[in-house]
Amino acid sequence: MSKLLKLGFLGGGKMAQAMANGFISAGLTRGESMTASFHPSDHANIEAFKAFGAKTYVENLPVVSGSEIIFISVKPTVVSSVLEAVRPASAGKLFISIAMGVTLRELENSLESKARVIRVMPNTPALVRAGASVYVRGSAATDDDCKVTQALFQAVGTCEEVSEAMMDPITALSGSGPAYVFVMIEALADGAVRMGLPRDLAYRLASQTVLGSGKLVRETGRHPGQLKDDVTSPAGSTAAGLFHLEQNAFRHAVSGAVESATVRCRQISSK
Ligand SMILES: NC(=O)C1=CN([C@@H]2O[C@H](COP(=O)(O)OP(=O)(O)OC[C@H]3O[C@@H](n4cnc5c(N)ncnc54)[C@H](OP(=O)(O)O)[C@@H]3O)[C@@H](O)[C@H]2O)C=CC1
Ligand SMILES: O=C(O)[C@@H]1CCC=N1
Repeated sequence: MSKLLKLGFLGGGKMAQAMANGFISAGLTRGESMTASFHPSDHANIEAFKAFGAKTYVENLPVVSGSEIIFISVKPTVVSSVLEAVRPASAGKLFISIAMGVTLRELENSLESKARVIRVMPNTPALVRAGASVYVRGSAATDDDCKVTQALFQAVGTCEEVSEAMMDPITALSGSGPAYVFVMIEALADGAVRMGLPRDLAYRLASQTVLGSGKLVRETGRHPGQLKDDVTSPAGSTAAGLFHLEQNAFRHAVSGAVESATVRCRQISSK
């Protein structure tokens, strides 16, 4: 993409800031080309966007009027009312919704007919350009809209097109996944501190171990079970650690987290 994109954020919370920061560090836009809307009392988030150099508003309409691409980054429960209020300014714009469980049909019904809409599920590691995102095209989205979406999210990590039926389990896996991994990193470090390591060293080693293991799976293409076996010496320490995880139903807990989060997304999608 050669020119700086004019990006608007309806709602400038945690995920909007992660994307904005990532897009700026990737050189796709500058803070000055971005706008975002907030509730008037949302001082911390307003200051965070101002620190990027972005223009901030306490109304949604100016964000839509002043942008080519508008991110719908409010909570799912307020998406419809926010879109209905900006509908008069929505012609000719591309809307990218990141809202969990809000379907393309609901998004398109809330905007003017023939609105160009794309649904994305990003995750917070986009902040450091290591995100995992997917997108689904709406009925009036063009190939160029998909290309720009792909380019934006590829600049802050990975991005692939999927079908809408996959969005809820994807939200549960990669959208929510960073939270599960942060709990794992915290628990690894807690264990190491209990065994005598200093806290800062424990966090450095735990986070690098997660980063490196993910990289090994992606870059070798080898089965995670094979990579696990490569670490596990007969009668060694890893086998003892793994046995403890199995006794405590670790796999069941992690896989059940993805199931529970999917069920929650489906409740929102079908409400
Ligand atoms: N956090 C994450 O990891 C991910 C989040 N998402 C999706 O991103 C969206 C935002 O989530 P997240 O960033 O975590 O949430 P936040 O609560 O941090 O951000 C939402 C922001 O929108 C503001 N807001 C609410 N109503 C309006 C309105 N009418 N006009 C303008 N701003 C408004 C909120 O203000 P106030 O607090 O005052 O209501 C808040 O600052 C959700 O739909 C979520 O499903 C998707 C992927 C990952
Ligand atoms: O917890 C949530 O609802 C959102 C969706 C994915 C990550 N956070």
